Amino acid sequence: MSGVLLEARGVTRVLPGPVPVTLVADVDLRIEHGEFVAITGPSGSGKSSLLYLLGLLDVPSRGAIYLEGRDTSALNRTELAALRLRKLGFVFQFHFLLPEFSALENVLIPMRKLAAQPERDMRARAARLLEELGLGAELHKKPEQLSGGQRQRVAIARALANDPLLILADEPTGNLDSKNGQIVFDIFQRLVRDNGQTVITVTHDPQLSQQTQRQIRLVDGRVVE
Ligand SMILES: Nc1ncnc2c1ncn2[C@@H]1O[C@H](COP(=O)(O)OP(=O)(O)OP(=O)(O)O)[C@@H](O)[C@H]1O
Repeated sequence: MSGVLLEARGVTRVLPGPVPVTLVADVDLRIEHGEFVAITGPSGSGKSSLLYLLGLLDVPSRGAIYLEGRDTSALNRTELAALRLRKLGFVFQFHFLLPEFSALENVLIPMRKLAAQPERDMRARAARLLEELGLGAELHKKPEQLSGGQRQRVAIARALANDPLLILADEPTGNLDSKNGQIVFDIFQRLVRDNGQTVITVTHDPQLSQQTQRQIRLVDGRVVE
């Protein structure tokens, strides 16, 4: 598939208050289907804020985000949540796995929320996703029994649970050593190349960002290149 998947038009996010704080200012950008894009920039430049806006986790103060050509500013919170569940997958710096559940059960959570297929099929898909990420022997282990790199791969499998069009990652390698960080980026490369999925990742690691197809650089909440 080609064409524009996600578009930001004049997106600005201001935190209101006695002294308003501008997190993101006048951002225009287009992400095509099948792109692997890095958002880079110095600490505090608004990378995470922009990712949250693009991922429909936050709402612009001005401007709009279009997903598959549809203006998302018309949607209410419930509609946005439903859209995220079906179309988007998130990976954060911290894995946010539920500690009392196994790897398999963690991956099942978003599938059960969507409830689009029978339980047996969901379990088979969850197991396959984990196996594809090299976690075939870890299906029934709890997060505390896994290494940091394994936990992050479970978090990626969970992000892929509902076969999202777009994966948004916020410093996904921030808690990993360079070897495991590279493994995460290799997985993203594979999702783009083999599945035609689209990945947007925040990273401040130039070694990793240069492996993407395009870098969007932010300074003070503005795109500078
Ligand atoms: N809720 C908030 N209240 C006040 N300031 C905030 C809030 N959220 C973010 N900021 C500020 O807005 C700016 C942008 O934050 P953001 O986390 O998006 O930057 P970043 O580029 O992701 O930074 P880092 O690389 O350090 O994670 C920073 O200066 C941050 O301190």
